[in-house]
Amino acid sequence: MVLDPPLSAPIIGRLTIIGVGLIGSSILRAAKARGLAGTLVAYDGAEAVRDRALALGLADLVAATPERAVRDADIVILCVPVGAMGAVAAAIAPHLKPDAIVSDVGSVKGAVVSALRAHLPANVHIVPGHPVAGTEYSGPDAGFAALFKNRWSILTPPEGTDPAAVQRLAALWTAMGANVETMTPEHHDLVLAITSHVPHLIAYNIVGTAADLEAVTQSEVIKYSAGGFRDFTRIAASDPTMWRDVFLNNREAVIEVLGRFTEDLIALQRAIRWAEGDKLFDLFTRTRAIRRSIIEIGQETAAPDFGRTHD
Ligand SMILES: NC(=O)C1=CN([C@@H]2O[C@H](COP(=O)(O)OP(=O)(O)OC[C@H]3O[C@@H](n4cnc5c(N)ncnc54)[C@H](O)[C@@H]3O)[C@@H](O)[C@H]2O)C=CC1
Ligand SMILES: O=C(O)C(=O)Cc1ccc(O)cc1
Repeated sequence: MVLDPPLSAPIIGRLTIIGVGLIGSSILRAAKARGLAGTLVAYDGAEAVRDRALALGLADLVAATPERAVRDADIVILCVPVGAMGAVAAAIAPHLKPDAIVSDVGSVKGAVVSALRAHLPANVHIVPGHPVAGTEYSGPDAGFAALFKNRWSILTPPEGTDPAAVQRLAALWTAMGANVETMTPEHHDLVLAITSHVPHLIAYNIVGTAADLEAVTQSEVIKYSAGGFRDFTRIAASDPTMWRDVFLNNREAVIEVLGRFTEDLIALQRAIRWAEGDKLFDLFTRTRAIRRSIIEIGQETAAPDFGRTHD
């Protein structure tokens, strides 16, 4: 799958990306491929990542400081782990131009909205966002321009946000191939807890349990792991910093969903103990239908293969 050809004119003057990992570098690649910004600016807290961004030619300017990075920027997108959003907002706050749009890509929205509002001045537009697209890989080499193509990008503007600012950010995501939806941060965090956060926790848990068992079975768990377990190991290879921050910042929704998950798991345990085959069969039939409906609407893989050079 490839992106549409470049636009005839940029839709943004100066676009700044803070945090040049999987998501930040994918935005830079997509914006460059489609000619979306007059000037692309990048900054990362890690010197090695800044060097890599330069070597890969990801931006017109790789700034040495956050202050320099946001100077004159029309749109600034924070692409750092959720737990780092507040510190980055504090560092850039005094250097933003009036009416700049400040957004982010964090996987949690409520906590990020609070962190941004606590630090950013009233004369900028805060339009938080979350592209529901990614992979288990991290860093500037992991990104690719088509990552967002046919994926959802969720915007969670606080009440009273200038609709024109929301529209400008939505236009950027649309031009990168995404479908844009807006919702409240609270709704986002509950929906993502069930569709993304708890599934990741389950993967981390099952792989951890299997690793512990491996000591008993002397590597047979890994050796004979068929499809199901392999799929879990892909998810469980996701970045530890990022996912620690997700769980620490979406505790309420994750705990709510985990409560329901645990009740349902115990019901399954009972069905197995009492050999209630009909119960198992009915659930597995319902879940198969869900998978098939997901495939029909073209959302079958959380980690798209297109454009990927690794693996
Ligand atoms: N990985 C995924 O599949 C997805 C991740 N997200 C969200 O996107 C954000 C970034 O995730 P990735 O790109 O996967 O992470 P990544 O680990 O690939 O990149 C993050 C970058 O941020 C930099 N960074 C960390 N703290 C910083 C600071 N204080 N100042 C400046 N730079 C700093 C790191 O050096 C690193 O290069 C996270 O908030 C995550 O929740 C959203 C959708 C999908
Ligand atoms: O790799 C996968 O399967 C993912 O689920 C990627 C992903 C991770 C975090 C997000 O907030 C959105 C997408």
